[in-house]
Amino acid sequence: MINFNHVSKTFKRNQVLDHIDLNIELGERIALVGSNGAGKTTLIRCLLGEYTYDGEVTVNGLIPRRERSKVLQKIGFVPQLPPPLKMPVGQLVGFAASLCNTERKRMEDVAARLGLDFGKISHLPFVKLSGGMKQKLLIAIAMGRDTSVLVMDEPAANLDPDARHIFFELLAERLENTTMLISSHRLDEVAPLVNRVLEMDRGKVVLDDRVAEDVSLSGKLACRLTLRRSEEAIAKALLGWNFRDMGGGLEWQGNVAGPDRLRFLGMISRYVGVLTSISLDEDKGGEA
Ligand SMILES: Nc1ncnc2c1ncn2[C@@H]1O[C@H](COP(=O)(O)OP(=O)(O)OP(=O)(O)O)[C@@H](O)[C@H]1O
Repeated sequence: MINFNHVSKTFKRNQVLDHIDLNIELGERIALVGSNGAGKTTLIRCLLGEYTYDGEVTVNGLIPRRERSKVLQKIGFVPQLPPPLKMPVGQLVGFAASLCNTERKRMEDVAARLGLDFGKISHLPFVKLSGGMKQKLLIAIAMGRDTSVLVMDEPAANLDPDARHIFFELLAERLENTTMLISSHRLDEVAPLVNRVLEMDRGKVVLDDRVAEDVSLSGKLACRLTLRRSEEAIAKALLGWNFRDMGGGLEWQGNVAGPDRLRFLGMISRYVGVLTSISLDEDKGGEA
């Protein structure tokens, strides 16, 4: 479905992509990881037809650089940096919907699921939204329409835990008929969402691994933990994950979205000195 054939890209004398060969099939969910400057965004920009390059890129046989509008009809894109648009949110969604031949209501519905109150923000200029609100709106624009490819550059970085859970549910609803390319410089952010990991380093693909899909995207884990003593820092962190204090700051309960488990454990590992027990229970799900 997506092919990169000997693709190289040079900015002035800086070779940023170095003979990339890639074949991505329908239904694959790919984490594109690598350190800052590895070439991930440049690879995505070539796929979207924004840059010239040496070699060949095709999406369903179409060449993005030549047939850009046809290719972009198929691709939903969430950029890493929101564009500095002054256009009011309502107008932006209307414009995006007409460009993509979809109903604006579909985009507004996705925005509402992610927790945006459209009535309150539709008259605001896009640039005036908070980072998280911009990200939610860009996700809504990318996902509130039919696409066969979703390309997302650090899509969940600014989302709170509840919105992340909804975002994972939205992805889960499209597994069958969508190819996803999710870029991040943190593997733990995206690993549970994908079935293939591509790692880039200095313009080359240095690792290409198929991974087991054993985490349900829409599932939740009931978590309980107990602490040796109560501490403000861990309490603040747990409240940020919407956990409830069940007794003097020593016992906590909450839910963690399945794909967020690595991220959660990474957070909790900072307080391992005060942790006396932790359980993550897949079966109970729902309310803890
Ligand atoms: N428009 C540009 N003009 C000149 N150099 C560029 C341009 N875009 C990217 N580069 C350079 O290309 C290299 C790869 O950048 P790229 O943004 O693709 O990396 P990345 O893997 O997405 O990094 P990050 O994780 O920091 O977003 C960097 O050295 C960057 O400075």
